[in-house]
This record gives sequence, structure tokens and C-alpha cells, in this order.
Amino acid sequence: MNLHTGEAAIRLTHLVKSFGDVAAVDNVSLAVPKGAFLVLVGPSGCGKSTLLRMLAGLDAPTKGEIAFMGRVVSRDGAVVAEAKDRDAGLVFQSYALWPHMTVAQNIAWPLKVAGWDKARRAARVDEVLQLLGIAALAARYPAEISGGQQQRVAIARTIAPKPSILLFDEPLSNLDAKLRIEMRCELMRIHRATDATSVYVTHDQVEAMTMASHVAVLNHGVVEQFGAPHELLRNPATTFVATFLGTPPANLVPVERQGDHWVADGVRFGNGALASGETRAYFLYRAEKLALGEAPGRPSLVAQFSEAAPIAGQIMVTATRGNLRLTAIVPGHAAAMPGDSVTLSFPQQPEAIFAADGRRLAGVQ
Ligand SMILES: Nc1ncnc2c1ncn2[C@@H]1O[C@H](COP(=O)(O)OP(=O)(O)OP(=O)(O)O)[C@@H](O)[C@H]1O
Repeated sequence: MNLHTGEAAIRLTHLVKSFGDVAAVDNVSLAVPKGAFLVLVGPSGCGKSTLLRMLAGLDAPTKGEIAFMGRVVSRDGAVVAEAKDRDAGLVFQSYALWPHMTVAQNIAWPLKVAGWDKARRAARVDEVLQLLGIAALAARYPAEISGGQQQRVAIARTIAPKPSILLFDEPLSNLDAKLRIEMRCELMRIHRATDATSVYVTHDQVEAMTMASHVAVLNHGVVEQFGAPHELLRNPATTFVATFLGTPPANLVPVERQGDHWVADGVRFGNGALASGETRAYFLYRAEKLALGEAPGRPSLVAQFSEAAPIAGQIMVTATRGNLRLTAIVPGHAAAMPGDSVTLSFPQQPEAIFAADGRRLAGVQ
């Protein structure tokens, strides 16, 4: 990946967007290096689209600043550079192609608006038709091509003027599962070929983890964590990140201090020397570290079996105990029926510990 470190293509400084009392984006500061593929991920309503609309110049921030390539484009209630003057292209989930124009004319349109001469326009349209693999469709009208092909045309039209920044708002959500996977790879190829810095909004965390060079996990308008996908998986900073990312997400067992021990539902989960100073905490265990049945010297819990699903040659077993949902990835097969009692055993040490308010506590790796 061609990441030019040191130079921020996009810099957000104390960015806020409020709607009445609701801060949809709440004091976000980020520096995105040139060439990065940043994925904004988070649950519905966390502020992803609001942030992207501000980047595109469609909305002004209530407070704070957005700079592209060192140039301020929005600041404190104002859009400084209009959407068309920010050297950025936006791809929506709806394609919004001109129905009365052919594919080639649709792609040429933004170049015409930007004043490119006819010969340059034709050469660039040919180039992006090739890049997107849609040269054979050049003379067709949008109504004469499939949804996946329309999405390619929409992307071709966006990248034609060679914007330095590409913004994607759930561009694949209207496509079927197989096409989504194909287009994921295509988008990565296009991103590299254009040398742009991309920001991509999705609520699909698999999409996020496979495409991103950088991920920002948003929750209630706040960036919970920003970093490389593997870094977020390995070292989640909060319980929210730990349970939002990963397939399956990590197990979080709520524990309380009793005398010299950490205990969950009367079962000893660790020595009280861990996370000293806390009275309640969450212990994190990855699904692949849990085992079915009791194991000597290891904590275990009895839970109600919910389901078993095959995953990469193993079985993913899900069971619940009250509000606690536990997932184990184990070899072999699970013969239990829903509601049956199953025993799950845990490693002697948790992989990470979080305070009751969700913050990661230092000391356990
Ligand atoms: N124009 C608006 N007026 C009032 N509230 C808004 C407006 N746009 C967004 N909001 C609120 O701001 C918050 C963030 O919304 P946003 O659309 O950015 O979330 P999102 O993460 O993109 O969600 P989704 O994944 O469902 O699209 C929500 O609480 C939403 O109700």
C-alpha cells in the first residue's frame, strides 16, 4: 500500500455537528495520511453519514475544522470550499445516473462541467471505461445495464476528474452478496490505481476489516478508536470496539471483586491482583480460546446452548447465560439442542481487562 506518512490528506480538528441537542458528530479529531483507505464503521445512528456529508461539503460543521491537503475546506459553521471545489468525489448507494445520457456521456459530464476540452475528455472517458471494465457498455443507456454495472458507471463518473479524495457512502449496499464481494476487490484496485485518499462508510464490519488501511470506529458521534484493522482487533481500546469488531466478536465476561478473587456468578475467574483498584470489570476472551466442557484448573460456566454453525472447518457454538452471550470456536461437532446446558471453559488468564466504564486497563496482554 502506498501510504505517504507524515502528510495528512484529510485533517479533522475538533469537528462537531449538532442537530438541536443531539451531537451527531462530537468533537472528532483525525489525521488521515495520503493514500489511506479509511473506513468509518459503527452502528446505525452513530454519525457516519453526517461526517461524510461534512467531508463532501454538503453540510457545514457546527464547530471545528476540515482540511484537505493542508487547505481548510470547512470551518466553524461555514463551508469554505463548495462541494465542487474540494477536489473530492462522492459515490452514494443510489447511482443517480442521467437516464437520457449514454454511459460514456454520463462519465464525460463532470469533465465537461470542469471545462476539459473534447480530446482530453474522450481520452479520459476511455481510460476509466477500461479501468472499470465497462468499455463494452459505453453506448448503452442506464436503463439498459444491470444494477452492478450502473454502480461501476457511477464510480467511473466520480473518478474521471481525478479527485484527490474519494468519499463512499455505503456504495455496495444495494448489490447482492456475491457482487458485493467482487466490487470490494474492484474498489480496492481502483483506489490503488487512482492514488487517491478514500473515506468509506459502512455498517458492515467485514467490509471494513477487509478493505481498510485505517478504521475509525464511531459510537454516538465519538471516535472510540482509530488505527489499522489488525491493531483494533488485537488491541481494542474499549469494550465497544471489542464487541463490535471481529467475526465472531470477543467474549466479555462481567466480573466483580470478591476478597482475593475476581468472580463471575460465583465462579473464580482470576486472582484479585489483576486490575487492582477496580471493584467491577470485564474480562475479554476470544472465541477460539474457549473450550467445550470443563478443563482442570480453568474457570468454566454453564450456559444454554443456542446454535452451532460451521466456520472454516470448525464449529462456532453460541450459548447464553442470562444476558451474557458466549461464543466458542471449537473443533468437531456440537450435538446439543437449543436450550440444552453446555459447559464452556476459559483460559486461566483473560486476554484483556476493561474497567466497568468500558476503558481498557493496562497490564494484561
Ligand atoms: N438532518 C438531521 N436532522 C436531525 N437529526 C439528524 C439529521 N441527520 C442525522 N441526524 C441524527 O444524527 C445522528 C447520526 O445520524 P447519521 O445519519 O449520521 O448516522 P449513521 O451512522 O450514518 O446511521 P446509518 O448507518 O443508520 O445510516 C442520528 O441520531 C440521527 O438521527
